[in-house]
Amino acid sequence: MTQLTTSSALGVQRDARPSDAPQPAIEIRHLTKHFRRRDGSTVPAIDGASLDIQDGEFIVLLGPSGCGKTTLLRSVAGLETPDSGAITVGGKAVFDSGSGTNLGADRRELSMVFQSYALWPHMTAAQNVRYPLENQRGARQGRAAMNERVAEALGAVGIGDLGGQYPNQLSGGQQQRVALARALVNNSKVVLFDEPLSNVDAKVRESLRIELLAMQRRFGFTALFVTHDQAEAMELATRIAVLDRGKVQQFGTPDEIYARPATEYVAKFIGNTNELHGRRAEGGYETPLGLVRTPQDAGDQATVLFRPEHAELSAERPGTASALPGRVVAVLFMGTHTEFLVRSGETRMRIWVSGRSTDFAEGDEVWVGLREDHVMVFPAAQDRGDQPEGEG
Ligand SMILES: Nc1ncnc2c1ncn2[C@@H]1O[C@H](COP(=O)(O)OP(=O)(O)OP(=O)(O)O)[C@@H](O)[C@H]1O
Repeated sequence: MTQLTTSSALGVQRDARPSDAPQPAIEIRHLTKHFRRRDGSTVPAIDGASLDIQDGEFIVLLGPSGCGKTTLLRSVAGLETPDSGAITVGGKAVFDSGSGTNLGADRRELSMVFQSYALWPHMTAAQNVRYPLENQRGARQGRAAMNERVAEALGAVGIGDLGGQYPNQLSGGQQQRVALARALVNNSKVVLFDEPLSNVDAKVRESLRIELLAMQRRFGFTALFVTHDQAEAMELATRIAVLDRGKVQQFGTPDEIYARPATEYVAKFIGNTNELHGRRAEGGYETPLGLVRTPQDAGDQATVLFRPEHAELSAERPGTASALPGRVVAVLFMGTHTEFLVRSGETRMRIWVSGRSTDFAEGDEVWVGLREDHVMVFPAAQDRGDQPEGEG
C-alpha cells in the first residue's frame, strides 16, 4: 500500500519568528471563553489558557468533567468562538480577538474525530470517508484518485474489507476506525480528537490506542486529544496539559507531570497519593506520624503527598530518610500489585508492592519508609489562596 503523503499546502501567513525557530503546529494564546448559564450567571470554561504545540506532537488535554477541555478543543476546531485570545494552526491565524480574525471550521485545515463518531448513517463506510474529499476546497480530485485514497485510508485503519458496510452494520470500534480514516483521508496535518475512545469497550479501546499511536507516527500529524482518563493520557501523550476550571495547571511530559507535579491538584489527579499534613520543621515537615524529610519548602503549613508505589514496608525501622509507623489493616491482591492498607492513628495509607506479596499480614506492626525524592509538598489549602498556574 502506498503511504498517504502529508500535504505541504499548509503554513501560509507565518508570523514574525526567527527563521530557525520551529513553527508551532498549534499556538494558543491567552484564550478565554465564558458561557452564560440559564440563571444569568457566567462560567469561565477557558480562563487564560496558553499552549505551544510542536509539529508531530501528541498532546492530551486532561482534566475532570467540566474543566474546559472540550471547549478548548472546539475553539481550535472553529466550533466555538472564544471571548478573547488568539489561535494559530500551522502558522496561520485562525482566531484572533485583537484583529477580529475568526476562520470558519472548514477553513482551518484540520480534521476532527468525535466521541459519537459522527458518521452519516445513510452512507457506507467508504462514502463517509470520501465525503471530505468530495467537499474539500480548491481543486477536486478525479473519482479514481479519490477511490484510491479512500481504500488506502480504510486499509490504514485495518478495515479495508468493510468499505461497503453502513454504520449500523459496524461495531463501535469499527465505526471509530471509519471516523479515523475520514480524518486521515485528506492528509490533515492536525487532527483533533474529542474523547474518541470512550464509547468502545475496554479491550477495543486498548488496541485502538496502540493503533492510533502507530498511525500518528506513520502519518506524522499533530494530535490534540481530549480525555478525562489519566491512564489514556499517560499512554498516548508526548505532553499533557492538565486543566482545572479552565486554567492550564501544568503542561509537560507524562514523566514530568507524574514525578514533578506543579500543584497539589495535578499530583492528586495523576496517579494515586497518600496525604499527610505537616508544619515546617528542621529538615522537613512535622506530621502526626513524625518528621517527613524533604528539602522542599512549601510554606509553614503543607500538604505532604507520596505515591503508594513509592513507599517501602518493613518490619524494622528502615534507614530511609523518613520512617512512619503503622499497622496493616488489610491486604488486597490487585493482580499487578499487592495493596497494603496501613493505619496510624487517624491516618490511613495505601502502600503498593509489585506482584503478589505475602511479607505482611493484617495486624502486623510495620514501618513505611520514604525517600526524600519521593515526597511532594504543597502549600496547605488555607495558606494557598488560588493555586498558581504551572508550566512544565
Ligand atoms: N453551551 C454551553 N452553555 C453553557 N455552559 C457550557 C456550555 N458548554 C460548556 N459549558 C460549561 O463550561 C464548562 C466547561 O465545559 P466543557 O464541556 O468544556 O468541559 P469538559 O472538561 O470537556 O467536560 P466533559 O468531560 O464533561 O465533557 C462547564 O462548566 C460547562 O458546564
